[in-house]
Amino acid sequence: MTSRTSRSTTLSSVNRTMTPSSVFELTVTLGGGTAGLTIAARLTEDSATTVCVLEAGDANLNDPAILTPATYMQHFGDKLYDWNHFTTKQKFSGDREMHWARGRGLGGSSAINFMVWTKPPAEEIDDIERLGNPGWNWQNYQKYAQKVERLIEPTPQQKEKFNLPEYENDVSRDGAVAIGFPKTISEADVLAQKALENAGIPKAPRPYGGNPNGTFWTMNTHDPRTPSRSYATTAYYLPNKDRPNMVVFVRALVSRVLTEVGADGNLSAVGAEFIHDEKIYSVNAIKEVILAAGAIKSPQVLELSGIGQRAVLENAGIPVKLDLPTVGENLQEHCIGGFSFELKDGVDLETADPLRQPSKLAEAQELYKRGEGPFTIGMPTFTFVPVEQIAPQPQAIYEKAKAQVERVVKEGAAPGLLEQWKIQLERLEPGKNQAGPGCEIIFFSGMFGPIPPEEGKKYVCWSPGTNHNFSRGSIHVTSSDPRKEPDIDAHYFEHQVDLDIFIETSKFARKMAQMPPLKDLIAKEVVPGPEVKTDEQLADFMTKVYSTTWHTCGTCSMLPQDKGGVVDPSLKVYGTNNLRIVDLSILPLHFAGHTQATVYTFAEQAADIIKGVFKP
Ligand SMILES: Cc1cc2nc3c(=O)[nH]c(=O)nc-3n(C[C@H](O)[C@H](O)[C@H](O)COP(=O)(O)OP(=O)(O)OC[C@H]3O[C@@H](n4cnc5c(N)ncnc54)[C@H](O)[C@@H]3O)c2cc1C
Repeated sequence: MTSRTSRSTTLSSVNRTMTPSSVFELTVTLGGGTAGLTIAARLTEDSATTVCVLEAGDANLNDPAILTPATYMQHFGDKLYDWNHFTTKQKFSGDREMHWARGRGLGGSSAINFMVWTKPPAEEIDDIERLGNPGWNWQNYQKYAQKVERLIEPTPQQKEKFNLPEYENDVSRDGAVAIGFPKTISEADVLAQKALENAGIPKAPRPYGGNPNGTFWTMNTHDPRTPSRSYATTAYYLPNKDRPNMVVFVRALVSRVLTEVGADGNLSAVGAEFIHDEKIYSVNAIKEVILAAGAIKSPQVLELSGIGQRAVLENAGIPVKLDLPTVGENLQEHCIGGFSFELKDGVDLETADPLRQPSKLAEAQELYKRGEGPFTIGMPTFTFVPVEQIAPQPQAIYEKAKAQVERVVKEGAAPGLLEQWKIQLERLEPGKNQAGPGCEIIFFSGMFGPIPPEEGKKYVCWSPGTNHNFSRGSIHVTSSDPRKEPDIDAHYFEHQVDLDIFIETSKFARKMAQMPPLKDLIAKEVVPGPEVKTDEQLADFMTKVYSTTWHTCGTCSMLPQDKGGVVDPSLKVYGTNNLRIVDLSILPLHFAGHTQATVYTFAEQAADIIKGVFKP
């Protein structure tokens, strides 16, 4: 390790103190987040492999702001926890610049996420293999999920009261991340699930076994007995922190991967450069470098390293080492909105509203010390349905999507996009068995949205979400300065059909408030309110208030190179010998589901690939 500005500096890692003369024989993992810590923990199981993790944020160990469940959105804008990204002006959403939170610090986004545990439909993971990635299929997904999931059994009282299902064969008890049903499931969620049933939504047959189509009691990433968050730091770092072959540096902002041209003409990664306390350091990698900075920052670090689209690099004043035009492209998003309803006075349902009312917060904190109260209410009611289940004219939506794809392809779509869109059209086509459950309805017992709840009132919220959007965005650097944010352009609703599907999902979510038995407890809709009536008004409302679901993927897609790929199925960046990417950026086509389970699972599979023990 060398410090360019001060050779006498001693740099303390979280678990070791290293001097500038320390020598590593190692693999370097750039980013100590969800995937980064998973990889580091698995690779260092072999004592002959030394791994150095470089994380830009702080360690934030034993931090109640992270460990306490139900701290939804409280980290947003705080640089200790959140990168606080903003998109560029979104042309099809009234030029909104949208806030994109991302975990900064050990554990990455798993430290600040909403702890929802869902797994995608089996066919949608198999689609990744269909796109040209042997071994990336549902069978392996479930195999590696076994190493991730550690189910904490619900209590017999919980099972009886809520008729909680058994997931005997689909969820493991032996993995690293504690998952379980929330300690407190509000009676509001019980009523919401009945309302969904009354609206004709089936129970999902195997929500954790490849068929989440329908509604189901959803687990969260926490130990409900304590109750406290389980995330990459507690699951993968802390149990292994004393391994002499794992070194973790925090406040280490990676500025670039160091490369040399190998004898075969490919680039070889030989280390990484990072900034710590305003000083520039570099660390050598003898085996390989693994980029795990997440879907926003991994393409940025690649471009800062001279790997990316020539024009982008030249505009930013970065010398081109490898012209790889697809870096930062194929960005895909999930969108979410929210309808909030005030409950009638005197309705005695537990909601999370006190957490947003300053006068009630101290009381909630006291209750939490006893393992009770609103901090222990989780998010257990999720529903995934295909468009045809909720839209009155699904065929018209399908035809419109098809026509749109044909038009864009004729005009010249990026290589490989047609293959992705064909799969998306299959998922959308009505009457087909494989109809993908791309529309999501989330129930939340509490006000969930921009306006604070009124003191003393209680609320529930129905949120629509879309998971199979056709629009594609990009992330690119505009400067060679690693401290400058890249341009994030999601191209939200560039494909009109994305908005059409969102509107239909919204109408369905809103209608849920009229379903018994929950309906009888609702006083009125407060967001957006009854004045928003027509489709046009609804579209106007949704484009003003919708949010990212923080599931951005695809910016370093795993695909054949001529189909838009940045990494191959062994996760190596094309044109390099030993630079891999392991994080959500590699997911080439989005699915119906939240993403953390997939990031952990993919990282487990990646670890076996890197160890050389993976069998497709
Ligand atoms: C607010 C929020 C709520 C969410 N809710 C849920 C949910 O309820 N359920 C669910 O399944 N998913 C949820 N997600 C998504 C899920 O958490 C992420 O998809 C997943 O954690 C991403 O893992 P990753 O390894 O790709 O990136 P991350 O976990 O974000 O890790 C990237 C790491 O790299 C570090 N880094 C970045 N740049 C650099 C650099 N230049 N140098 C050094 N380090 C760097 C970051 O600080 C971070 O620690 C949520 C995400 C957010 C942000």
